[in-house]
Amino acid sequence: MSRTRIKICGTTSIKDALLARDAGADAIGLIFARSRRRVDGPTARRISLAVGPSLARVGVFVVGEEGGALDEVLRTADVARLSALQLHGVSGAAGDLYLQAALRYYPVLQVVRPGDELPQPHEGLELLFDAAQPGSGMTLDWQALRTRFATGSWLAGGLGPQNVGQALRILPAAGVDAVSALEVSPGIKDPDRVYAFVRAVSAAGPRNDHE
Ligand SMILES: O=C(O)c1ccccc1N[C@@H]1O[C@H](COP(=O)(O)O)[C@@H](O)[C@H]1O
Repeated sequence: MSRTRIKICGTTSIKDALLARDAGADAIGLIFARSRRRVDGPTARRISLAVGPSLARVGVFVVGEEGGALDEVLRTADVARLSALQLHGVSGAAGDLYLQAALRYYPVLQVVRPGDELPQPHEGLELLFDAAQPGSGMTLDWQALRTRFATGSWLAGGLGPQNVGQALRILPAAGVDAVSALEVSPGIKDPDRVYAFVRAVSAAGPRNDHE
């Protein structure tokens, strides 16, 4: 039995990073892609250094967008003192080469949208199932995902305190990731919702990896 990991994404300030850590999250997401929650490298670095060693810092990038070329991603990751990369838009043979190169430097959460082909397994790679428009609060069809939800995968897409328990009863996610349901406005967290989200994940209990 394992505890479900929690990532609070779209963190833009030290205050919200400490909030996520103190509420009991395992990771924060720092978005470098085009977004209302975007942070720059120096800001992300200040956040990473402020939270201490026990909270993971996941950098969110969209491959194929400005700033998504591998050399730029690695430069940003170094400046921002990231512990892992979250990669959107990795697909096809070129995507697999990109992924293998990225995995030489950082563990990767590869984003899979409904309808995407499942990537080959690689050491250091975990999958994150998300909606077609990341950060939009759209939920996935959890029942429809059951047959392709690989063990060890993460779940995102419109998760919040009100529905994460139900999602975890349907899908044995290794981790859950949320943004828009935890905010007062884009990039600004609502402490009550962050704490309620962590409580709801804990209340769902540990998952059985052998189901
Ligand atoms: O949140 C964004 O603005 C964003 C922009 C570009 C790529 C990813 C983004 N966020 C990701 O969206 C999902 C969940 O979002 P939500 O809870 O449905 O609002 C999560 O993986 C974020 O990392």
